[in-house]
Amino acid sequence: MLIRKLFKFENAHIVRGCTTQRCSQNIHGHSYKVEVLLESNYLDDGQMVYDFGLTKLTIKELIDSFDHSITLWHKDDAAYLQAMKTHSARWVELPVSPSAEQFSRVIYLMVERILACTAMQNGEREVKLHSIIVHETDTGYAQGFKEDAHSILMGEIKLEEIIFSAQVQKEWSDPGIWDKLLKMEKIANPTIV
Ligand SMILES: Nc1nc2c(c(=O)[nH]1)N=C([C@H](O)[C@H](O)COP(=O)(O)OP(=O)(O)OP(=O)(O)O)CN2
Repeated sequence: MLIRKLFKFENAHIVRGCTTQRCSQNIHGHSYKVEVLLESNYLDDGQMVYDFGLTKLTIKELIDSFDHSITLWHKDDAAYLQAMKTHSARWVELPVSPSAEQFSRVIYLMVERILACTAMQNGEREVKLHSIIVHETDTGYAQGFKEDAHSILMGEIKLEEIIFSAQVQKEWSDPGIWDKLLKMEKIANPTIV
């Protein structure tokens, strides 16, 4: 069975090299909608695949890193990167350009890591990430699956290369959460939310 939880964020970017000039030459923003699709053949003690309330902890918080921030590609012009980091407190730097496609791959890898590190407490079994859908506009979205997130053909994405600004990290309920996830430390789900 599949379940789906929707998250939203407002984010700015430039996508270099794309055909659409407005997109490749101008900082612009989108009201992103991100669908996290989880699947399992089992139900937990509450007869759910995975309680929606649990998705509003680390998964929501890390996706919210992109809210009211600018997403930067680490291969962009050095002066542009420096200017953005100087004048905007909330930014996220990625090893890939922030197209909808790459957002879906990046967020897939982030959520996959969170699930891998989560100690389940309510009988959840084999909860897997099915896909991530990133709606960049009302009319266009990208859907990334496991094979896309890990695709060598599309370029390997290493979680270690995703950098969150100090302000983004400070606003997490646990400012050390990303380091813990990178080290594969276990995060216990609460028994009540
Ligand atoms: N495959 C992709 N194509 C485009 C992406 C993308 O991430 N993946 N991104 C852009 C731009 O960011 C652009 O802002 C969005 O493009 P578009 O859908 O054309 O936006 P509009 O608001 O003009 O679309 P409407 O058709 O008016 O709804 C470009 N392409």
